[in-house]
Amino acid sequence: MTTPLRLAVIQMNIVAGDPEANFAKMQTRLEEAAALSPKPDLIILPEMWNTGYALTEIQALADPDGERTKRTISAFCRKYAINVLAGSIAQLRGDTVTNTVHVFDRTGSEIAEYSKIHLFQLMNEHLHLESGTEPGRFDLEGVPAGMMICYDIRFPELARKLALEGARIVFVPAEWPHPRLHHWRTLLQARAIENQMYVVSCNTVGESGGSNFFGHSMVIDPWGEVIAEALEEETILAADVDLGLVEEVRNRIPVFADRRPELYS
Ligand SMILES: O=C(O)CCC(=O)C(=O)O
Repeated sequence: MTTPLRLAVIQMNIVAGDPEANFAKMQTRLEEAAALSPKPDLIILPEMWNTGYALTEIQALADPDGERTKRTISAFCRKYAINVLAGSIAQLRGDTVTNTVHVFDRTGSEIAEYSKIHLFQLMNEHLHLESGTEPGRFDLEGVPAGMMICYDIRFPELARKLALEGARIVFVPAEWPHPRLHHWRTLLQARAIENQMYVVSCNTVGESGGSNFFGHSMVIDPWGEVIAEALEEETILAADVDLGLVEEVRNRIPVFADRRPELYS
């Protein structure tokens, strides 16, 4: 067994349209996570935690160039020597807004950024946000990792691309509402099983902007077992992941060696 990584998933309610309230809560939750024993190696935040789905006002609410987020999270990482995958934020870039994850290492340096590729038309994201153009990858203390945001998990091609490029663990910040809990659980487990990798999701919970979010943040191992799952309330979900299990599962059923990509397109 390799040294496990301790994760802390912050499942929180988001006040749509109120970045001040959300920054305050996020900082309290980060402090609570840092005080856990054992201390987490990585903390994960949910999707659009700064603004929620206040899409009609998003230009005014979004964080210009992500500066406030970067300053705040980077200082936290430095203070506690913890990595943070800062969920996603609404980020103002010139006159467009993206739904963007920033990842910081234990020294507070930003090591990766990913903007949601698949915008969710059912919640009008495509009318207010600009989609990303690059898959999200980073190196988590020597472990190749990937990111997808919420609706992205409906696109198995993206998860497979991340896995083929080496990802052993994929993080999924989300704001996934009722009534599609069975889609959420099934899709997350499927992405883990078919790619034989860890999938770690961080969902919002409670009412926000007229939608009801069910939480159920999950940590799923490469065999598809749910090793931790939150209920429908605010919480910090802690779990240890043993990345060595990825190799073990991939050796047990050699899915990657058995692929026939020449027949798929
Ligand atoms: O795909 C779904 O059912 C939910 C997706 C979603 O809420 C989002 O991407 O924000």
